[in-house]
Amino acid sequence: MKSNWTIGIIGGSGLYQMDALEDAQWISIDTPWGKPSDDVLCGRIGAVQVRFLPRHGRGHRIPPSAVNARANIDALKRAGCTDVLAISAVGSLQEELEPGRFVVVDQFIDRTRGRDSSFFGTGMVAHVSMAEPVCERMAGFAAAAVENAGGKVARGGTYLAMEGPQFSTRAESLLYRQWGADVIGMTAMPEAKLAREAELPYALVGMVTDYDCWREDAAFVEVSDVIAQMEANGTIARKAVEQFMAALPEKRGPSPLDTVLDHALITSPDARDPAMLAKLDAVAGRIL
Ligand SMILES: CSC[C@H]1O[C@H](OP(=O)(O)O)[C@H](O)[C@@H]1O
Ligand SMILES: Nc1ncnc2[nH]cnc12
Repeated sequence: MKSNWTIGIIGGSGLYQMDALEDAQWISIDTPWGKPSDDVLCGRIGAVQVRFLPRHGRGHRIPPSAVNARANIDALKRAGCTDVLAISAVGSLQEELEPGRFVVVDQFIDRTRGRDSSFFGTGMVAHVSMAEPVCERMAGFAAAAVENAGGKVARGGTYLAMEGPQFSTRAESLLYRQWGADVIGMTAMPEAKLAREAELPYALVGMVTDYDCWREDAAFVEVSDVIAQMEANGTIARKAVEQFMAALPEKRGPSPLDTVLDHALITSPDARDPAMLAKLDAVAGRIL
């Protein structure tokens, strides 16, 4: 039976390939926003169409500040994705979120700077809500899939997106804890904002790799810890992706996030810039 889900997977640090995909082919996709991080691996897992994009490119060529999130999200939309599951390595800002834990986040604090964080702008202005930044349905499927794969999951958590590429100072790490952040990373913003603008329901599974640097009694994070922990979690992560696809209901019912642009556009039709509209063909083609 054919499924009407097409799941985009954005793979973070340590996740540059997806062997579970059948009939898989790397496809180059051009976007009006420039080049995505890499070609998109298009295939299926069982009945579900899957589009996999390594966020930093194969070989981890692209640093967080240079990830072209607009091109990545546009490419996934162009590749027919209905929903996006993002996977990230994260540092823990809470004692009880130990390395090895999976956190299905439900909130973000955006501390990134200077990244292109909207598809819209002069000539076509839009304001989408980010009050609930994550798709509850996708997050629920993701949490269940990780549990079924044998992972220990925290359902909910606030992800602080920092600019990087340097890790935080201890003062920053302590401040973010005071703000109530649970995990820290460098890439989920503006990715989650752009997925919302592109009407792609989005969920993010963070794999805790370290305790950042707020603990006086523990070593501060190094890249080698992140990669070692990602490798240790690799089997669960791969199983979780397969479980996720297998557990999707056969038919995808509509999500309220499929139509957020119905309430978001403010520029009157006669004031819209045709060049801007042309660039929005994939992201907002449904209503423009
Ligand atoms: C390799 S350590 C820092 C690096 O890892 C995380 O990447 P991703 O979110 O793509 O898994 C973090 O955000 C940094 O980009
Ligand atoms: N401590 C940390 N800070 C920022 N990004 C990370 N990715 C993994 N661990 C991290």
